[in-house]
Amino acid sequence: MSLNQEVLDGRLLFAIPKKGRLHEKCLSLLAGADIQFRKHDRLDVCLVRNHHMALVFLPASDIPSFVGKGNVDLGITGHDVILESQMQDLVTEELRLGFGKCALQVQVPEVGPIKSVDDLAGKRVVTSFEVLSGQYFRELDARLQLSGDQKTKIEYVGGSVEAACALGLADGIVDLVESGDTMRAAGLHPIATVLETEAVLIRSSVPKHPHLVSLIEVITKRIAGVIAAGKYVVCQYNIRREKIAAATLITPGKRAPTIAPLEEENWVAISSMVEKGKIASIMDELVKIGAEDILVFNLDNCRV
Ligand SMILES: Nc1ncnc2c1ncn2[C@@H]1O[C@H](COP(=O)(O)OP(=O)(O)OP(=O)(O)O)[C@@H](O)[C@H]1O
Ligand SMILES: O=P(O)(O)OC[C@H]1O[C@H](OP(=O)(O)OP(=O)(O)O)[C@H](O)[C@@H]1O
Repeated sequence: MSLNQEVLDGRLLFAIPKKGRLHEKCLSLLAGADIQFRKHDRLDVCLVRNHHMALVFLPASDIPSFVGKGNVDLGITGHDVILESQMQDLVTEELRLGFGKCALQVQVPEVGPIKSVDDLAGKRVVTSFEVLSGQYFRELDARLQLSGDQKTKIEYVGGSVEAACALGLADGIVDLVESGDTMRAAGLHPIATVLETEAVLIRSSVPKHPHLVSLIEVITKRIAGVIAAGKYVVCQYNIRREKIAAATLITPGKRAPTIAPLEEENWVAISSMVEKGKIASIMDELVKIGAEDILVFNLDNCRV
């Protein structure tokens, strides 16, 4: 069947970054939420088999405006991209997704006369984020009372921003930094952070298709479940009954720990959800109060 408007009619449209840093993570998220599809190489739209839904693969930077204008109902993109495309009033950020984390930073050559943003003010800045950089340097120029030709000059480039200083195009740049490898390889260092960002699930603030609201909720809850499952582990251990109060303080769980008696008198088994990042120190604490047979399980999915 070829794709046309009739086939898509009435389906929930969900925009996914078609390439770049967010693409693979989004595919894992869709798999975790059991959203089944087969994408044809040449097509950026594909039908979802098990929901009345279609996926639309778009550049991350276009997704806020597609969602904001109601052409698609849901989308995943970076928080930075929403602000850069000035769509924050037209889209609602439903969920932070915990990946695509990085910072938009002002960077200058490590070796050189510019040591702070005040030194950079009034000079040439190259970036792919001209809106966010424009706002940032407008405020800086105003604070330093720079006017007319004295103001910072912002120039847009579509990529390879980090090369601009070495090429003599700029005195500083504004670009995304995650590990810092790209920045250091270009001989740059950060002097200010404009914005911290991560991937977010967004929907239109004014939904165009009211009949899809309940499906949007189902999909949002499923994705929230996959994200929560990635943040938590289940910790299970055996401990003497008189230590239950101390153990509950260490592993209080989401609502309360599950406590079951063991066949051995005065011993219980406790299981509890624990934040993944805290599990090592929690296990240390449990050992200190006499916990034994501590087991930790990853979660594939959950609803909390
Ligand atoms: N190094 C990074 N680490 C984490 N997240 C990042 C990184 N770079 C970009 N992102 C996030 O991913 C979004 C899309 O950036 P990316 O550069 O992957 O997209 P793109 O421009 O569509 O792809 P490409 O650069 O391949 O053309 C960014 O707006 C940001 O939210
Ligand atoms: O701090 P790091 O971990 O080095 O990441 C930062 C780099 O990642 C992004 O580019 P990406 O590699 O996605 O390619 P692009 O320049 O083509 O967008 C961003 O534009 C930086 O160049």
